[in-house]
Amino acid sequence: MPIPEEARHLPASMDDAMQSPEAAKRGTNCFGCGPTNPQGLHLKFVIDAADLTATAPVNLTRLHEGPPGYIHGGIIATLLDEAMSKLNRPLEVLAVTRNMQVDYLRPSPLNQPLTLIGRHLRREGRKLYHQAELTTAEGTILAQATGLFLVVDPAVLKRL
Ligand SMILES: CCCCCCCCCC(=O)SCCNC(=O)CCNC(=O)[C@H](O)C(C)(C)COP(=O)(O)OP(=O)(O)OC[C@H]1O[C@@H](n2cnc3c(N)ncnc32)[C@H](O)[C@@H]1OP(=O)(O)O
Repeated sequence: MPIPEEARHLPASMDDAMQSPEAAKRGTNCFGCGPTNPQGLHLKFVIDAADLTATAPVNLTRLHEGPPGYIHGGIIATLLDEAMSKLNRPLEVLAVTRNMQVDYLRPSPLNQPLTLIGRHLRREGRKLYHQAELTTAEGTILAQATGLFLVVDPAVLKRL
């Protein structure tokens, strides 16, 4: 399966490196956004390259339950991490999470349409500072994170 746009974490300049069948197979297996991962979250992001945001609808079920009726906190962290990682592509970099801090403001309900958004804040050399939020459909913030992502040499992909 070719890698769909919503499952790409790499800058467009690296698309050629993902052409082989093996690379495409691995590129569709991400737990957050990979369409072929049977246990994945199958998030589908829309990237705004002008505003440097990545937005996805979220509606999870009891498979991802923590407190009864609510999303598990580790899954919430995954959602926020994934939203920030999606900024690689509009920023034209290969970067990975080095550090993130999560604030769980309110319980995040299962079986309700929620919105996940990642935003780029600033760049200092290799350091990318991002932010992400999980909100209700009405815009109430349920959880938020700030993240430090570090730009890595594209050669690391060969070692993965
Ligand atoms: C392959 C792409 C696909 C992307 C998929 C995305 C999936 C979703 C996103 C993820 O979850 S990625 C997976 C989780 N992340 C990792 O597994 C990363 C594991 N960590 C590493 O591989 C290395 O730590 C890393 C490549 C990130 C950095 O190692 P380096 O040796 O290149 O950097 P170094 O430790 O020297 O730090 C670089 C700079 O950052 C600074 N720094 C590091 N940690 C910091 C911190 N916590 N706060 C502030 N600054 C920090 C550090 O001081 C230094 O500053 P200076 O350059 O100014 O000296």
